[in-house]
Amino acid sequence: MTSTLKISALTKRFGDLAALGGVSLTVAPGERVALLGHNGAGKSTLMKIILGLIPATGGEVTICDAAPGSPAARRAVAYLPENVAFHPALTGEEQIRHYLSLRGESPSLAMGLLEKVGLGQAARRRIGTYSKGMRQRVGLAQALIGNPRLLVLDEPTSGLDPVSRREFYALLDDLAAQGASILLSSHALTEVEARTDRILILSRGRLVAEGTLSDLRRRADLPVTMHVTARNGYAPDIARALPGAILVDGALHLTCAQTEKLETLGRIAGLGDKVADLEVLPPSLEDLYSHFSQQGAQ
Ligand SMILES: Nc1ncnc2c1ncn2[C@@H]1O[C@H](COP(=O)(O)OP(=O)(O)OP(=O)(O)O)[C@@H](O)[C@H]1O
Repeated sequence: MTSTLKISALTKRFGDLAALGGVSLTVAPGERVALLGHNGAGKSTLMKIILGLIPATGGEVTICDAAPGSPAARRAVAYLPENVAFHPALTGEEQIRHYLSLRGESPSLAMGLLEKVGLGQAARRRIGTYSKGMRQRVGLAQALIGNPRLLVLDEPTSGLDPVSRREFYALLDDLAAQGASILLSSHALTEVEARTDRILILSRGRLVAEGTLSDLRRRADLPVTMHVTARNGYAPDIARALPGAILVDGALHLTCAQTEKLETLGRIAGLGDKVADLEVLPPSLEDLYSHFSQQGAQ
């Protein structure tokens, strides 16, 4: 399968500052990729280069085999900024008709696009009356003009409530299922953990980790946490059997290395009826993110 986006040894300097230092990555058709990084890590710089808004200092970027900013790349890529701004006096339909005309497409496609993002009912209301989630959907409808192969989304769900976030990701899932590639930046790690296929972590302009959540877990080799709830009166027995466990809110908490996980589970299983419940908590994306970002900062 050919990649929608290919980046190799990309560098960008602003004077003395190396905003990107040798970034290489690919995004396949239908893949949903999250780009994570602290403020100033280089996420926006990377997106601007992909969009052809600023030139790279070195390295190579292609979107569907075309150079960023070329007519072919501009047709293939769409962008949704964090805070979309539309004319409040226009209706959703009028706004999208306007963008379609600017792109040389038929304005009659507007309703279809708005229906695709769940705004069919509200299409004839003024955007000034829309919620933030609805405005973000107008932004997505605008980004979908011309069936882009790559969607670049800069913190697309920031400021949205949990239900709107879930609905927004469901829309992205549908687009990815139809073959669109999605590259999105986010600081909301929990939602990214569940809704993307691959994670990229940028730290000070360098890609310090890349892979699926399970790849990153394997590579980071962070300890696993277990919470063991004892049946009435058995907490001391369990504490004796699990050295290092500490009592927190009625449950015994312990951590062990990945390599000791199965042996520890065996010891807990051996306690039989003394155990009322067990929770095994693998490292979260937040744990992995701080692990890799710290490594990158060293
Ligand atoms: N036009 C510019 N001139 C000089 N320095 C810049 C310019 N644009 C970005 N930088 C610097 O490049 C680095 C990367 O910035 P960038 O905006 O890409 O980070 P980011 O990861 O998008 O951060 P945030 O999460 O805050 O948006 C920062 O140190 C920033 O100050």
